[in-house]
Amino acid sequence: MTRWENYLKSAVQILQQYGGDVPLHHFLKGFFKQNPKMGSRDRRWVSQLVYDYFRLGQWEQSANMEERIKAGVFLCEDEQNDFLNFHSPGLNEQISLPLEDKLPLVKLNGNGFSADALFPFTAELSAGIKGEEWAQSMLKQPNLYIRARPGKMDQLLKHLGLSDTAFVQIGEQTIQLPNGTNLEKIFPQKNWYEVQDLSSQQTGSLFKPKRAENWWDCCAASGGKSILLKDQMPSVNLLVSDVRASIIQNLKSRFSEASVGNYSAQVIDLTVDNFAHSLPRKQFDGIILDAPCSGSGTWGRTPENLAFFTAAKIKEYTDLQEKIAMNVLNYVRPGGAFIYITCSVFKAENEDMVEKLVATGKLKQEEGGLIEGYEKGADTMYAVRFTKI
Ligand SMILES: C[S@@+](CC[C@H](N)C(=O)[O-])C[C@H]1O[C@@H](n2cnc3c(N)ncnc32)[C@H](O)[C@@H]1O
Repeated sequence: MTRWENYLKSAVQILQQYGGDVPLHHFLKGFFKQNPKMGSRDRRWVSQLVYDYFRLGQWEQSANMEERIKAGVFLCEDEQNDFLNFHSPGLNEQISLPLEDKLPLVKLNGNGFSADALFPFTAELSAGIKGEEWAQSMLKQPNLYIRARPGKMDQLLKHLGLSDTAFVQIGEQTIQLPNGTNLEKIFPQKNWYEVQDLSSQQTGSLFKPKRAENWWDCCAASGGKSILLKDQMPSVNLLVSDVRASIIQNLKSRFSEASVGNYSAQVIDLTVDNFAHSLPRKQFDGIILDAPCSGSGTWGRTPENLAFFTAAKIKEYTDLQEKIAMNVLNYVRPGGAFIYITCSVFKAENEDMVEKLVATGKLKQEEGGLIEGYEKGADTMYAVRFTKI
């Protein structure tokens, strides 16, 4: 069997075993551990085949897996490659055509490509998201973005100049890089930058912290938004919390690597009645709620989640978001800031939730809204700043 037949066979084996219950990159790690004979090139190829398969979303999921993998490679890659040359030389020759010319060339189960088939949730999208463009953006892996830590942009640019990496500087703090760039090889110091998506960086424009204020990042995960806040105003007294103890451990290591101090961390489930008993204060100048959500705005990075998604799941997220938001907004002082963020493209998690928050009569909507990343190779997010009445 040739290398290219082996790759196809391994990808099919993975797709047959994978049930969407763990992130795909974790599953692949485990698979390759059990198959130690596969070298790094083999692993890269097989991973790419599996990701390209999932980038087709829900379009003809019942089609023959091998055919669907080849269709994925054809539509998602834009350079001729030996895999497609072996399995489908005719398509390989046309792989560099613009996407609109490639789309009519593939059929699965006898059916042509349609954006609605790839993403059958267009009716649920937030206002301003163009359904067809959004669906087609799934076919392309987003870029890698880093945020320069305060005062470090010049050093980053100097080291990028010494490498042969193609990059784009965006504004004063952002650098766009090709996905898969080995950052540790380019930059001698990890604390010069944070890996953070462009749209996620843009949510920071809503924070506007003042000196020595008390802030709470209540769904902090490993602290991406918290470090953004601290870089804007290091004197902020910060409380970080999350329901997962393991992620708070990750946050602590990340903060120490990034030399972020003056904070306290807690494990708190914001859905339970007495969640506030351990809070160091009952009034904060600002609360960031980067809510648990469908993550649909980041599916370009995790296309497996689109493949396994059902519209019924949106309600599970909105119930959780509503419960958490209604609980925590009581802890913003009058005149203080409440920042609601999702990485979702669904109206129910975005505009509808904002409407519910305003309807409490406790918050005034100030600014923010959709952060459209999908046309730039970035995530799509939603972020709104409110003032407590
Ligand atoms: C979108 S992530 C936060 C990302 C983070 N702010 C960042 O910038 O990296 C949402 C977080 O909410 C947490 N979460 C989910 N349910 C929760 C609950 N009931 N109470 C507190 N946190 C919860 C999840 O564990 C997850 O880490």
